[in-house]
Amino acid sequence: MAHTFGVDLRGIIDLLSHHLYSSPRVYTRELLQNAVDAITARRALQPDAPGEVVIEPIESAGGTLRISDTGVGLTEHEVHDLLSTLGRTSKRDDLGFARQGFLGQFGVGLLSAFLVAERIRLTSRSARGGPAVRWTADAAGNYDVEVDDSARAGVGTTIELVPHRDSEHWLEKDVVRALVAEYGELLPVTVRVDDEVVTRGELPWARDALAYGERVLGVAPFDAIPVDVPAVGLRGVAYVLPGGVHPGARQSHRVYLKRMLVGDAIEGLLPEWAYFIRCVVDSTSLRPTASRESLYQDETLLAVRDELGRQVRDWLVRLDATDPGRTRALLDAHHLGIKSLARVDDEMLRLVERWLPFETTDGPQSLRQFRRRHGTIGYVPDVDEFRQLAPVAHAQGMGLLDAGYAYDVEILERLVALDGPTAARRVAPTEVLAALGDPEPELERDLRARLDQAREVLERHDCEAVLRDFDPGSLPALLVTNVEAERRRDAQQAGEQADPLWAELLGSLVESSSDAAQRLVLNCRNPLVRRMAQLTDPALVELTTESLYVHALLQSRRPMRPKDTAALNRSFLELLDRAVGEDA
Ligand SMILES: Nc1ncnc2c1ncn2[C@@H]1O[C@H](COP(=O)(O)OP(=O)(O)OP(=O)(O)O)[C@@H](O)[C@H]1O
Repeated sequence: MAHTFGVDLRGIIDLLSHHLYSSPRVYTRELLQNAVDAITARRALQPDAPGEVVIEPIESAGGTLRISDTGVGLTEHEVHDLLSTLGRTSKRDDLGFARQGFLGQFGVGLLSAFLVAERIRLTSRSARGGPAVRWTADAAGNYDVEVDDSARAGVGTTIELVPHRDSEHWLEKDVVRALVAEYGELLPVTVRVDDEVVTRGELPWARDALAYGERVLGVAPFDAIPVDVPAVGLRGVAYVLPGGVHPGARQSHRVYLKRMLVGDAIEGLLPEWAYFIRCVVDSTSLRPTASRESLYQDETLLAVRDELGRQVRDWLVRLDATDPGRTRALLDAHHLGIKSLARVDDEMLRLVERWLPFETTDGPQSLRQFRRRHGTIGYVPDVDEFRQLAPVAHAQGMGLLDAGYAYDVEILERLVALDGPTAARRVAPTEVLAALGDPEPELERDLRARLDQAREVLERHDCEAVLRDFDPGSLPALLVTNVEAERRRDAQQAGEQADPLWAELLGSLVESSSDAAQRLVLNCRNPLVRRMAQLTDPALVELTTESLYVHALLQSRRPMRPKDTAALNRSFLELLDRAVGEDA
């Protein structure tokens, strides 16, 4: 024998209030939505019918809230069928698809009134004829239907909420007015709270998009880009934020569906790179989730995201063509998002190439300027390494560009893919070192002898000393990571696990040069280094070597490990001690 499910209404209300809706405040939205939908339905039957919603909040303790509409109303049969069956709705067609033009679709919204009310009373007269009806329901799931033609005269519906004792504040005027304005300000029917009209009739961004943007963002936007996606009836504005937004900040857009607010922190409407854009849009056919507090993530939303991204990008290209000053200002504020886009979008790449300043040995330069000057962009993919090498490279007349920030290398690689291998190339520190001159043989011999005495210090810091002669002479030493040694170490590790033939091959590579992790390149042009060649006291040689190492390490801006800090303290204090001792 077939049975029908029973429903425990209290359980469902608990589910709605704790798991579906984020706050009881949504009851205003759901009731407004039903009233607007009822007016839409009535206008389909009677195009000239009046369309107005009036909300009368609680006036004093023990009072009720009433919301009345001039909508299509309900017959007695509809009251039984639609109001008293969970999930039943008049807003879907026979195949179960949401009907165009209606806000509601799930058949649960009215229950949200139980988030704040212990009893709901509804009186209605249908535009289709028949007597007026009265329906009363409580949160326990009991309801009553009464045909009473004197209950109301005009076509439409009034819903009255009798609040829970602890929910009265949700029904009071100040709260109700604020909520109705927030959700329903843009609705296409007149909505009043008592005598005050809350709706505006026009889209507020249509008249002065920048002023509206400043109001909703709390800061004057850099620009307002009109956006339009006809396939989903979407119109609105994409605001370019003026700066100071973190790329990791959550995107949050203000979204209206059929002019009812879904939320002002809606995510996923734009591609991630557009983190500096905030949209305010209204759409007729994007889908809300059941809570109506976010958008349903589907193919349509993905397509809208791509399209909005495209419209923002086109605006960027136009800006680039018409207003270089503002393009530069924009890049200043949002270079990360634009750089991220430039990796995959050639026009953005050209924009970055033309306008974005990079750190270079010639000062801040755009890729294009730097390329014009040096032919090929020689770049170092690490900020610290760049800062170490830059003064040396500059003194030798060698151009270097700092490509150590997010997306830099990918952008340069993309440039090579488009313009050929001469566009840019990575420069290894050894290449800069190879360009440096050899020291005078006599000086080299003397210094080698001194450095032999300091072998222990160098080993302690996993360091190999290299002697060169270069500008600027004021720089005594340079510390560079021994990239080849790192590679060899990897090869050695691989060799330990590889088959014998392969291990032998790798082994021959490993043996070929020093394995120290770092190179301390001493500048034989520097007076201090030159004087070091003459030292006779081995302890002073050690102290000088360690001090030069620590100084070079500080210059390289690499993080100090505990043993580095210990070396810094030791060398500084010993030098001080010697200096004071000499004077005393
Ligand atoms: N003010 C009203 N005037 C006329 N009919 C109404 C009114 N309020 C509710 N109804 C009827 O009750 C039905 C159920 O309403 P309910 O709010 O629970 O769901 P819904 O609006 O259909 O969908 P959703 O859950 O998405 O809001 C509606 O489909 C509508 O037919």
